[in-house]
Amino acid sequence: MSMDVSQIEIYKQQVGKVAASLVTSGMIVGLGSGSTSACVVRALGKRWQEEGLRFIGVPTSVETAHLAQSFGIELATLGQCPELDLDIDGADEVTHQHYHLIKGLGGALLREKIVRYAAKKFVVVVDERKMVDQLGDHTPVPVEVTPFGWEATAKHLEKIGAKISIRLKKESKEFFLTDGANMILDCNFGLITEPAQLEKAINEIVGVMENGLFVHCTDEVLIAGHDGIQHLK
Ligand SMILES: O=C[C@H](O)[C@H](O)[C@H](O)COP(=O)(O)O
Repeated sequence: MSMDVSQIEIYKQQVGKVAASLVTSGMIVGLGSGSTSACVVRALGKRWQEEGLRFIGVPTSVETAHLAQSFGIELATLGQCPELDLDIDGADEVTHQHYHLIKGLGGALLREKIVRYAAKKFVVVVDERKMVDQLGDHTPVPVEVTPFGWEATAKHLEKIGAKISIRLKKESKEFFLTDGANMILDCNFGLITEPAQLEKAINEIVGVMENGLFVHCTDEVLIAGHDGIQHLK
């Protein structure tokens, strides 16, 4: 679905504002990564500064931590706050049924998944371009692998059907490295019919730290689009 860049930006800001309204004082909140999550953090920052909203944020990336800190939002680690009330994060694809996700085009998937599974409730924020019938529609599955022996890990991934593209930094030909200093192999499996099985099969491969399939773990989806905001539960 092609869309004007400025329109997409407006959608992200709209959905960010609605997601930020779900946070109440005293909550412990997972702060996702990526451009849509950044809109949530900015909207939360505004509420922090203008309304005196007070909560504790658990960031899923260094970038998100810096953005939250720029508004003065209080942050904690999972060690300090192991159980979260709510986690709000973006996604690259969301299925209409069951709200299965592909995440990780920004490279934050491992920390995002750890934070998600520490939270009682998971709300996903997207614009309408991200909604699909089946995962794999237009996004590969990002797989975070340890750099040692990544070539062997890649061969195992190919054996289960992946067509691999090694993630490189945009500005150079160097390997992209995650906040945890791991590599990302973007794995195209075509349309994914059994996401739960694939998530498990990928994670059984030695050298794989985590993959970007989030299956049966989304509670609510906020979708910004031409009809306004849809809140699916
Ligand atoms: O690693 C990145 C995250 O999973 C993001 O939440 C995801 O890529 C969506 O990012 P954006 O909101 O920028 O499209």
